Amino acid sequence: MQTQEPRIKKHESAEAVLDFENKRASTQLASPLDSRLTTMLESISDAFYMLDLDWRFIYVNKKAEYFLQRPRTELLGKVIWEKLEAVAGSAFETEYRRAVQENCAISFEAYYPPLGKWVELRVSPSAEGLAVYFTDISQRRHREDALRASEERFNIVMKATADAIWDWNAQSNEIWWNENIESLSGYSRKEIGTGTDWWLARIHPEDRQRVLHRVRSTLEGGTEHWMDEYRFARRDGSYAFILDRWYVLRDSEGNVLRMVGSMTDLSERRQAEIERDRLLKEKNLLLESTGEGIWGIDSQGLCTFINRAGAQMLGYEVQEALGKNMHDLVHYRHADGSAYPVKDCSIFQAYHSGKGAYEKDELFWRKDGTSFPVEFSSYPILDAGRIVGSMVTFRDITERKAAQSKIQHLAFYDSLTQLPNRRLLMERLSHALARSRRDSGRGALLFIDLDNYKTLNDTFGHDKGDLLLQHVAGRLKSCVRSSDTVARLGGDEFVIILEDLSTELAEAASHAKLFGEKILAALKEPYTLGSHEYFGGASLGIALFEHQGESLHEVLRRADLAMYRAKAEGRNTLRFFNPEMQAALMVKAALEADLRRALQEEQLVLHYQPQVDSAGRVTGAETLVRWQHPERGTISPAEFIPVAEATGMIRPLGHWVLECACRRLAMWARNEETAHFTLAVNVSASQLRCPDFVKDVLRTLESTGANPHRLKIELTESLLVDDVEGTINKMAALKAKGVGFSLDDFGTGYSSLAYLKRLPLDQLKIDRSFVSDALDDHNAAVIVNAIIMLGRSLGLEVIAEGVETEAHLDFLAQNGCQFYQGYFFSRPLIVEQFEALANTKLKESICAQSMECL
Ligand SMILES: Nc1nc2c(ncn2[C@@H]2O[C@@H]3COP(=O)(O)O[C@H]4[C@@H](O)[C@H](n5cnc6c(=O)[nH]c(N)nc65)O[C@@H]4COP(=O)(O)O[C@H]3[C@H]2O)c(=O)[nH]1
Repeated sequence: MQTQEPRIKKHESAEAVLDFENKRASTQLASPLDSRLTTMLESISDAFYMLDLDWRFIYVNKKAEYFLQRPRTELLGKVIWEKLEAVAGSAFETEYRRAVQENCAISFEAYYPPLGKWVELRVSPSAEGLAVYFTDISQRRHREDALRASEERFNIVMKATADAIWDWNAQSNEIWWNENIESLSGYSRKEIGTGTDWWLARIHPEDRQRVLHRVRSTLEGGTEHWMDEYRFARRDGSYAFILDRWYVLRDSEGNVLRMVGSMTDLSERRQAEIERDRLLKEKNLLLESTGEGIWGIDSQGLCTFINRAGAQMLGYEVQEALGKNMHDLVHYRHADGSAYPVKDCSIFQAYHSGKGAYEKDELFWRKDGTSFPVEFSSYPILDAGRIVGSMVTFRDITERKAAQSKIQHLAFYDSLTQLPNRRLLMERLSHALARSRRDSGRGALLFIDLDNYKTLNDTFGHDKGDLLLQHVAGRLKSCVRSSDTVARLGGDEFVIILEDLSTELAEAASHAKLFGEKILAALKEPYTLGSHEYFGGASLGIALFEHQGESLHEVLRRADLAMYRAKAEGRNTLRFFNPEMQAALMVKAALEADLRRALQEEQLVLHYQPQVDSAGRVTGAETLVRWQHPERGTISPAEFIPVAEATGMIRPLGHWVLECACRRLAMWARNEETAHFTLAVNVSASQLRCPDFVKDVLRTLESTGANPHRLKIELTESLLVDDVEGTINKMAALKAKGVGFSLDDFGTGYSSLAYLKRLPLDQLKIDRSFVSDALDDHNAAVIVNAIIMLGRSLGLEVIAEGVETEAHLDFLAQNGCQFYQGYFFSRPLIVEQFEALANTKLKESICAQSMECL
């Protein structure tokens, strides 16, 4: 760097300056005496001039002419300040004047602008004036500036770099370190010293030999540059990852003078690399270990990665898929074969909208052209906020779909016959009704119930029963069009929906009838059930769609009603629903509503029908409920009990009856004349099925104080069909407390003797149909006799109901029957009448004569 400021050195001794004082050279320069001096001054490499005391040039040598860029002729005799403007007023003038004032030689360096050079001046005052020597020192100054600049640069680099710089001197075998080695290693430079051992000892043992080998081969091999990475121990015991780059300096003969290097701490970068490698490994592990397919696409839709599972599912090798347009490869077609344009593809949309997309059921196409259902999600891939592609994860849902359709099948189809079940039937019926209303086309609902199915089940077992249902399902399906629905409602009930029979009612009815007859004929054909040949039949009810806004439940109920009519009117026949049935239906519905009110408003009363023994004594009564309807008068239980059973009202009703009976027993117990009376209470199947039945009976007995031994529960045989074990358990629990049981309507059901033996019964009750027929029908007489014998052999009482005449009584008595009930003795009575009758009548009354003959 150049400076305009002179650098001044004072020469107290004048040896370095020619002694002009002594020689008075200035005055004599022009004289020939000093020609030798002049010659010398002319030949020296320094520029020289002399000034007199008035600052006029008195001598100028050749070199000075060049420097001052003036011929001496122009200068001699002229005042320096006037001739050399660059000198006047400058540092030169200042120093010249000072030298003269202080009378001492001064040496200084100054920049001389006209020449653009640095000069070193030595000025020496004398009595005659001032001698001035000056030399061009520009080159030296430049070298010095360059060196200074280089040093500054070096210092700056040293400061700027985080690297630890080292310089090994081959001669002294010493290392110089810059200060960064302290932060890199954690050691102070004092601790580090200048030896090479410290550095070598810090290199990780696993890296040390390799590094040494490299260093040696660099030194010996003549290469100048080398680099290596190694682990370098820090003071705290951890290792820094170092990149060491070194440079070898040699002399002209190739001998190593020194080696300079820089150690860059790569720890953070290496740590980041290690972390990145770890993440990469984890990512790969994740991609490869998952069962899901995963692929990524770039902004062109080209595959940038795909995991093995994904490629496998699609039937490709990973390499095959990479770089391919994934939509074109696997997502190009819909299930129906039509093209799937990429613009509709949600993966493509996810890329464009930047939002994730999810499809729960689409198709991907394999390499071999087959397809499979998939569920997939697509997410945009962002790079610095910019969408650069999207990632797709997908899974094959073939199995899930199969399971779903299986569940659906189970939910909507009957597992035994594979026919639609009630739920699907209702759905189809609702659609059929809507269609029929819309198109004015008439359809029909056929309700089919197999005849004697329970008998078959009881006789041949449930497996044969199931087989029959499967045969029936097959026959029904073979009779209908594919557009018609055949469903199994449950048990032995089947339903068929016939659509589009005709727009005309009469024609639709005629078609339905023909169709119904065809069904009945098909079902009448013999069945082969294992080794048995079975002849069955069915009752069939038909309800036409009336277009009067009827609900599906109503249509179903109508067909059901018609089927019951068919069953009642001879079985193996068909009946259409008609308005009378409708009226009956409405009466039933009204009854249902009324019965609810009857329970609340205490319109029910209990009647008592006496039961007598063979001696004509009243032993007790059967309680029979009556409904005193405010408008319709007394309604028979035969009419409202089925309604109560169908609607669940039988439970509160049954409880009411039981409580009345128990209260009556408790009252009778207080009177000697009535204390021995028993009361038989009818209990229906749905009452007994109630889990709280036993608890309810016991609680009622306890709350009323009735003697359990005086209570007799009448069950019907049909009750046993459903749940024999459950019934037996409940009976046993009550029996243990003393409650008695009578089996009602015996002979009409299908009880097997095996069950009968296991039931904790006290009494069999001969159904009144046998009693009334016994006198005219030999079979009925045989049955009555058999029941009495059976009862005896099982140790049970036998009571006959429906004893209407003396002849009945005679017949029963002759066959050994012990107890009776019937109009012959008394109709069911209100309690006061019963009590009056029980106390008086049977001792001397109408049956007295009859009794005589017993
Ligand atoms: N033809 C004829 N009939 C006779 C004769 N003696 C009695 N009866 C009638 O036969 C039925 C006998 O009752 P059931 O078989 O238990 O049949 C009963 C019973 O199953 C049911 N029932 C009556 N009360 C109740 C009750 O409180 N609870 C339950 N669950 N059912 C009841 O209603 C059915 C009908 O009861 P009811 O109409 O009272 O009809 C009674 C009775 O009035 C006779 O000599 N000739």
